[in-house]
Amino acid sequence: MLSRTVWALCPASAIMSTGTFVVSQPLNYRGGARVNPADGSGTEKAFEPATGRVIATFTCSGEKEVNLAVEDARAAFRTWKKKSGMERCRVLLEAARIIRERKDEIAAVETINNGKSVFEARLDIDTSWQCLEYYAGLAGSLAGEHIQLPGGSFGYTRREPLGVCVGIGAWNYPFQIACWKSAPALACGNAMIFKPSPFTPVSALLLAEIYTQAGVPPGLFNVVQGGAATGQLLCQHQDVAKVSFTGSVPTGSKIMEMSAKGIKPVTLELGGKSPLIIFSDCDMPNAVKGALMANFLTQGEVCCNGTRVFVQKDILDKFTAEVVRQTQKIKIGDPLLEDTRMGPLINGPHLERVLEFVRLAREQGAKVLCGGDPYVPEDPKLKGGYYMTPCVLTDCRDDMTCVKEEIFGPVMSILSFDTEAEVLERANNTSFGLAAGVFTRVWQREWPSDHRVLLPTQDSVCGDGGCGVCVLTAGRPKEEHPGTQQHDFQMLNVDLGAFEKRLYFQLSQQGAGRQSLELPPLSHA
Ligand SMILES: NC(=O)c1ccc[n+]([C@@H]2O[C@H](COP(=O)([O-])OP(=O)(O)OC[C@H]3O[C@@H](n4cnc5c(N)ncnc54)[C@H](O)[C@@H]3O)[C@@H](O)[C@H]2O)c1
Ligand SMILES: O=CCc1c[nH]cn1
Repeated sequence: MLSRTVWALCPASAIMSTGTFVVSQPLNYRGGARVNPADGSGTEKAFEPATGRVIATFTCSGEKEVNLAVEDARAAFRTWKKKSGMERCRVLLEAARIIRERKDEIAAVETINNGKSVFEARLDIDTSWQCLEYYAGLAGSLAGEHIQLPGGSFGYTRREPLGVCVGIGAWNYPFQIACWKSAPALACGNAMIFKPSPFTPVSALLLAEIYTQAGVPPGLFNVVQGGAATGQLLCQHQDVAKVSFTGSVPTGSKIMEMSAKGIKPVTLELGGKSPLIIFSDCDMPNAVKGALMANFLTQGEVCCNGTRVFVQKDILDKFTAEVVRQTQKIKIGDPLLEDTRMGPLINGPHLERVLEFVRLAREQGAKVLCGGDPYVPEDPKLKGGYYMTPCVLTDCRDDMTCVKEEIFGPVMSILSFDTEAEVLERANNTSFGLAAGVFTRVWQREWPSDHRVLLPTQDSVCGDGGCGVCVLTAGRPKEEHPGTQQHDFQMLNVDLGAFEKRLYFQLSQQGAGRQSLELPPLSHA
């Protein structure tokens, strides 16, 4: 098998296989080309989690490099802001088209650097080009308002771009996060400097190259590499107009503090400990599938996972037994293989942290029904990878660490409840609210309106916005939707220049909504 050093030369993910990919080109992107940073504060290594192999060594950008990236972005902004929305739309649509065309290749790179299975990475790439198409569609219709004033006078508003925006990403959805941040920024006429997580520095470069190929001016989308120190330089830069951040709550709080000093607006996509409520009137196979997805996709490294699984008592045993049966059948292994459903965690220290949560849960009285152990696949080339078996915990209480803290790994905590009022109270009792899911025949419920709402408990948002509130809303009469059983609420924010918080509620029904992604079952049960 060939070693892939310059992935852009050949479009084939077919020749990418686990254990071969290395990156030798520079990982910074400035002025429309890959560059070595002008200065640096130490080096970092990026790994292939499936094998533990180093795939890239790079320099963390210092002040000089950050300044150059901002200068280039400012220059490009001067050109880009003059374009009409329709012109910006055209470029974004072209970028979306290229992403769609190169989907398999981008997905393979994402899998190699992140560890998630390739079938999931492809879905991430789909949501990436869809995001570009969505904001491209909005670009042409961004308009101001006309306000009639007394005496025949009038006022009007214009929508103006902010300037150079900074995007700082987490490692769990590297390419998708870069798209979700840059698409609205660019659609509104801004420039962006994106800093990926140092764990996943690679795929943002593909996006940068694609934007250039699609026709954005050189310097409009730049990539700088590094960790906290580089991120701080970006947030504190006086010519940066806005910061959009995805990551943990503690870092988000620091970003907000730094940005406040420069009176910069921020958007924060943070962590969560979301409830998933399974009522006894649910469609059981659907609810089990939902619980597996809400805990084990991307090895459980998903911000809006439903990790507190509240199950109504009369179905607790049956539900739990089926969840455990299917969890034990999840195929763990080489994430580039088509039938793998769970790959390695992002790195060694994170694996240790997740395993420690399981140990602590046991100590605090939870019962480990399956998983929670390190896993070594049979394939010799995977021996150095960061694998664990997906874990189901039961006998959990609300005060346990595993129920209160974000584990960010494949660990499901099952809790039981009796009544609806009780479960809503307990589900809402967290400072880590981000999303929520409910399985019930909701149309058949006569819920008083004050029981319908799961409230957000922090201003943490998901998808550059959303995920903060979940409303059980029964909008349509039951007879229109016979057999509707799953209601899965997800939020996205329509995040434009002003980045105000607007919530998007998605009602999924059987055969619709999220299921239209055509996810194969996570478990091979
Ligand atoms: N809400 C969402 O949509 C969403 C999506 C993905 C991940 N997340 C959350 O992200 C977390 C996992 O990601 P992570 O471990 O990469 O988070 P993190 O907070 O450690 O790092 C996120 C990014 O911030 C940078 N950074 C770290 N310290 C910084 C500082 N002082 N100043 C500026 N930048 C700094 C990092 O280099 C990285 O690029 C989880 O809590 C997860 O829930 C949320
Ligand atoms: O990880 C949380 C959800 C998400 C995915 N991409 C951006 N946010």
